[in-house]
Amino acid sequence: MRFGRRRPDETPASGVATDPAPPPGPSAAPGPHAAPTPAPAPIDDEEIALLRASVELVGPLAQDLTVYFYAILFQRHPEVRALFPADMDVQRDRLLRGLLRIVDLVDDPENLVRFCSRLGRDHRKFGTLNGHYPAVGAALLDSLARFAGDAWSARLADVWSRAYGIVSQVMVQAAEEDAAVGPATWKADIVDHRLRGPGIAELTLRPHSHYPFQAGQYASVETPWQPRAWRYYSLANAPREDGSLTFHVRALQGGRVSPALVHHARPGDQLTLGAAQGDMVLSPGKDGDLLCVAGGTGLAPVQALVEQTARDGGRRFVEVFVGARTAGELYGLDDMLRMAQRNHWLKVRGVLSDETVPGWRGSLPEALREFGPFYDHEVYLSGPVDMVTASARVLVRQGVARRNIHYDPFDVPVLEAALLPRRLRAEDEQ
Ligand SMILES: NC(=O)C1=CN([C@@H]2O[C@H](COP(=O)(O)OP(=O)(O)OC[C@H]3O[C@@H](n4cnc5c(N)ncnc54)[C@H](O)[C@@H]3O)[C@@H](O)[C@H]2O)C=CC1
Repeated sequence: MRFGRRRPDETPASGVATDPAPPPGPSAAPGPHAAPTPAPAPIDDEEIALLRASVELVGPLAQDLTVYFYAILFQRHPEVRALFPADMDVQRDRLLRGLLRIVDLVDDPENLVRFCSRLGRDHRKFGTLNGHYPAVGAALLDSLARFAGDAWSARLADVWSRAYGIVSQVMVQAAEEDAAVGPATWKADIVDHRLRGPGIAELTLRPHSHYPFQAGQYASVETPWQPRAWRYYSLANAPREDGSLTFHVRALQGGRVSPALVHHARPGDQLTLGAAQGDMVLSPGKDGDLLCVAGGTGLAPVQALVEQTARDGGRRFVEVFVGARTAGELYGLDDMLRMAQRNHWLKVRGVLSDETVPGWRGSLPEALREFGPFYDHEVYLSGPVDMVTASARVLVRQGVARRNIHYDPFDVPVLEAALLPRRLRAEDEQ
């Protein structure tokens, strides 16, 4: 089934499903504009091709396009500005990344609806109102029109308008459903803060109320030092009885949030969390061997998955590769090795890419090549996007099925977010 094309008995591809919409929650408060209109007409294959072609056309101008988009949005609706951080760089990048991902998934309705639903739920933390969606849609179309130049046409405007309508309906519905069952944000106090390596800190938080998540997921975090500048960090633990949460943070050079968390945050400081999300979770009902590949602070979700496996009784064999550039950055490996000594189901290897230590030298993809094949494993990849891409490629070549490779499009550069899934699909088909 193509996005938007449906038989009469199917759930609408827009995700505006057979269930009646829940009553509007607080997020449905009247905004500057009317709420989104009823289901837009579906989009056919030819129109999907048009959408993609227009994205390729404006792609080289993407940075300017997003600057323009936010400029006209804030000019037309100054009240919306207060929802965004002072520094818009990361936010601009996120809009682009989201758009590219949507266009990438446009012929994959199941994943598109899942992605947009998640986006809608995630937007609750910003205080997004239903009435903001038409304002954003109008600014987006005007920006695309401006940068597409002569290639822009009434037909293209209509296709984009319907595509945006479908996407925003899915987002609004997901946000409303989520509002019916839980808060948009959680306050949490830092109760422990320790340095684990050069510029790497481990923070433990105690949320004021129950924070639901699964091992392997990530949370968005807002600090008091950079209001409304949300960043994603993986949880480094499986759910605990006392409800505490651990995060690993590396202070990024030139960053605004991570250096504050590593160098300034102290026990007693309060952070705000958005809902947990992410697909790097253990699949229920499966009991095959696991392969976890962690690069740098990508160790966090892997540590959580290993903890969860232990809690489930250690019934699955787990092979972990932990990579860092230097031995000093290989934080957390000792704990993992100690755990492996106590548990026969766990095997751990360290890999150093930029330092020569006999037996440890190499990159993570090289190590997978050397110690593989892992074709019957359930695989979890976490770390820098190039590492994730290269590792996935090695594993696909070894015969690992695409569906068994789990990763999150986490903090990845704009184009990678759009290319990675297609690239992997292409590998799969070879
Ligand atoms: N759920 C997830 O996927 C998570 C992802 N991350 C991401 O992981 C990254 C961690 O950053 P750092 O700690 O600074 O890592 P880093 O840059 O120090 O690298 C860590 C490891 O990845 C390898 N690596 C880096 N670039 C590579 C490439 N092009 N090809 C193959 N291997 C490569 C390095 O050799 C090293 O083994 C961040 O981008 C962060 O956003 C972090 C936590 C969770």
